[in-house]
Amino acid sequence: MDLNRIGVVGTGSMGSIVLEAWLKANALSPSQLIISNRTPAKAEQLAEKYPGLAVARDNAEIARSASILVLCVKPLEYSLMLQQLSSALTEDHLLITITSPIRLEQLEAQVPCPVARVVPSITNAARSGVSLCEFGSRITEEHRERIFSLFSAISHPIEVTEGFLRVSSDLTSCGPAFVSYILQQMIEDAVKETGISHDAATYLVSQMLIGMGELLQQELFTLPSLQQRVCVPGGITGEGLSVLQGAIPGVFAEVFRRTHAKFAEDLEHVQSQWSSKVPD
Ligand SMILES: NC(=O)C1=CN([C@@H]2O[C@H](COP(=O)(O)OP(=O)(O)OC[C@H]3O[C@@H](n4cnc5c(N)ncnc54)[C@H](OP(=O)(O)O)[C@@H]3O)[C@@H](O)[C@H]2O)C=CC1
Ligand SMILES: O=C(O)[C@@H]1CCC=N1
Repeated sequence: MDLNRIGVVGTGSMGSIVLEAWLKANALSPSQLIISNRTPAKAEQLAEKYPGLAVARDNAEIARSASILVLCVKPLEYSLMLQQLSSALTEDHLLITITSPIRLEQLEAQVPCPVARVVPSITNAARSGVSLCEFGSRITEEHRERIFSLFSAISHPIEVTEGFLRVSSDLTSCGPAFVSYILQQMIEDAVKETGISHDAATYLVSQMLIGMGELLQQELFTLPSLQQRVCVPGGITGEGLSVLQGAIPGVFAEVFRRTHAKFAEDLEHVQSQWSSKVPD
């Protein structure tokens, strides 16, 4: 087993984002990585794009070849994946799950090695945004440092406690989908109300968003101070803002109730799938 090699299990949407972000950041070279995917063609396409990137024949091989395994499969796919990894897992491995509806103690009970969670965000594709870290009971200071170092190449890693993991992930990982939906509605309504072209409105809104990101990045404004500064007393913005003040409060409370309910449902499905497993 190569202690410096990282295995990415599952090269779907998020697995490939994390992998490609590391490669583009030159944080890891292709030869430091090995990948596996249920449908091998998807992994092979990535290997063609990045010469030197190895594709494991199966999950036992990836576990034999890499000491750190980043698990990028969906919650109900864990059970089978863990069975496939199990013959080659040792206490010297480090498993990093990127999904939230699997409890770390639950995972620890299935494997001989330390486990951690790092929930990435699509923003990590641009080496920005945060990743949310949670550490299992077997994690040492050395593991923490390794995990922080790996994920700081593509994000700002932040440690969160289990109780706040879900809401943090709603804000950072689901957030880009929520915000882009709202901005899309802004564009659609601008087109409908005024006849501006979709492309022009999209360009204007995208540039506005990038500019806002810069304002926050450079700490020139906070979200409230920005509203205050744009909203000239007796001016035009206030008229528009009052419509939003009537419509938006409470919407996100419902969003979070729904995401938390879905999370609880996913946890239960995983729990019942794992507990119905026939013992060896
Ligand atoms: N999308 C996002 O923005 C974020 C997602 N996440 C989490 O990431 C996880 C994965 O999501 P996402 O990438 O969108 O899902 P995808 O379905 O796109 O990717 C999952 C991948 O895992 C592969 N796979 C399934 N079982 C195995 C197995 N036993 N061995 C190897 N590979 C396997 C699948 O292969 P196949 O090609 O056959 O389908 C697929 O490519 C989810 O739990 C999600 O919560 C976390 C943060 C952000
Ligand atoms: O939609 C999902 O389930 C995942 C979790 C965080 C972002 N996407």
